[in-house]
Amino acid sequence: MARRPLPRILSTGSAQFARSRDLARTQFARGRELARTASDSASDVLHPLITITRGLRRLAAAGRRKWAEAPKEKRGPLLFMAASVILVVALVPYGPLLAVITLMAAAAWQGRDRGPAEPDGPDESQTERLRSLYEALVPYFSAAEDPAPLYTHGGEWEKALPEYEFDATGRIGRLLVRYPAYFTDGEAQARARIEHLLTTKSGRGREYRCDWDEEGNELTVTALAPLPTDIAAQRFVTAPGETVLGFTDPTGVQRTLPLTHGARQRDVPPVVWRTGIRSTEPHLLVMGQPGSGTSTLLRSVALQALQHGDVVIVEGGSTGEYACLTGRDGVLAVECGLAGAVASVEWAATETERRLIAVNRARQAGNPPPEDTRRPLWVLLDRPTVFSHLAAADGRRDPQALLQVPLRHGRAANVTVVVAEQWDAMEALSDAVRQHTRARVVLGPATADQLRSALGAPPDTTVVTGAPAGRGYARLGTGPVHRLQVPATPDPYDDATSDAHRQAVLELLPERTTPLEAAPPARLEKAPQGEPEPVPADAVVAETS
Ligand SMILES: Nc1ncnc2c1ncn2[C@@H]1O[C@H](COP(=O)(O)OP(=O)(O)OP(=O)(O)O)[C@@H](O)[C@H]1O
Repeated sequence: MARRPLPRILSTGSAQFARSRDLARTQFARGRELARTASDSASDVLHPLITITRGLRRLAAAGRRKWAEAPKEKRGPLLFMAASVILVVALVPYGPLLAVITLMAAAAWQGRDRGPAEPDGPDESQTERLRSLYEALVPYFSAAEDPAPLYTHGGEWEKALPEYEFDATGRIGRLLVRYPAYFTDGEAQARARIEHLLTTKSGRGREYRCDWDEEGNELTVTALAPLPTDIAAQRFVTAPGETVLGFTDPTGVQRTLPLTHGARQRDVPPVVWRTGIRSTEPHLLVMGQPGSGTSTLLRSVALQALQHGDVVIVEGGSTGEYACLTGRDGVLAVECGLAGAVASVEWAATETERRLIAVNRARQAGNPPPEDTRRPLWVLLDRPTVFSHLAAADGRRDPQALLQVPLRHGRAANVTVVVAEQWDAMEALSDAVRQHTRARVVLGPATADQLRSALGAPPDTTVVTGAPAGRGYARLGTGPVHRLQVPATPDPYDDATSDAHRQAVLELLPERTTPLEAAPPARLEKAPQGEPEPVPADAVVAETS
């Protein structure tokens, strides 16, 4: 169909309108510029007047204060003395003129700006610190053949360290380091040496971010504020399908979450993990050494998952850290024994297949996915490799092998797998677990190699020793590595848990709907019994990661 031209009046009218709008915008900008210039000039001209007025106000206030403080019996003589002075001034030749000049001078003196003078440059101890840092860098940033070295012993540190900030404790907060172009800043080892030297000299016990600008031959070292460790478990303001793994630096993410902290509210930047059909990292692997907080993170994830979904928990550590969840609404099983663990994971695999088949049939019939495939199902496994060893010894099926189906097809079936494991058992994790858990968290102390192997990339911050429990790093797929602090979500049945934290967790637990005596696997009934039907080919294609 041919397009009809716009009516002439409309096309010309809109062009005129656009022109006049541009003109108005230009005039407005020019007007604003003029106003700014005028106000700058006016404040320059009026500055003495403003100072004198301020001084007169201060003098008047001081006079009023003196008058108010003076005892009543002294006020009469004071008034008499003031009147005599005025009379003498009035009678003396040029007296009034001299009095006005004196008053103005006093007002100008009183009205001057009294802000603390900014110190110009570093003080003595700061200079000493910067000079010693410079001296320490000389062997790394100098070469015998350099005709005009930037770094020489006793050289000009001001040129090499042009920008610096000190914090309230007198330690370096931020430092810009210039280095010669021949320094091998592309080599990880050379960089690591400089980073180690700078961070130890700037103060141990803090974390630093090192930004290398290879083009400009500059390195910026920034001391990072510690992440908040006092955030307790609570209902986070998130959308369905979003799970808060913990909290990070404001520079790392573009979002903040309003949190209740005691009686106060504060906004903190979170690391949010998205699960479900559109997720590119549908499953999570958490690594750490014993006591680093991996079970705490799984408990935090379970409490968030229970808001919209069902949860199956398999605990290899057999420490009973998830007992508080047993029998709660939405908790389908909490298993600590091998038989129960195998039964639960087997059920999860069958349920995944059932969902896939149902979704596929509905799609082929042109219908939306059935209601009973939409509720998210979470399979949380704390130290599953323990069961792998037991299963091998007992001649049973390895729960990790059964996990393959939920891991491979879980995204399309709304099934999410979370695995927590300790470093010494990393090799015992199955290939499927390693391949399909593209969201990663590392908690507690870890070597550079461990961090690289778990996260796929090193963090761009220095690693600090003695970090608090629940501190670590998170990486979602191929995204950046974030520093992470997991919210305190302790076991409420642990005697060592503080009352405030225990109460916070208890408030998040769903109602207990199943008596504790009921055998948990009896709740796993949704999946049909017997051999599952084969998974249709196009349901498998739905998995892209
Ligand atoms: N994010 C956190 N905030 C505050 N305390 C934490 C945090 N994470 C863990 N903790 C504390 O650290 C201790 C160990 O935590 P957790 O049991 O979760 O570690 P784990 O890695 O599972 O170790 P294990 O497997 O040996 O139990 C607990 O006392 C717990 O309260």
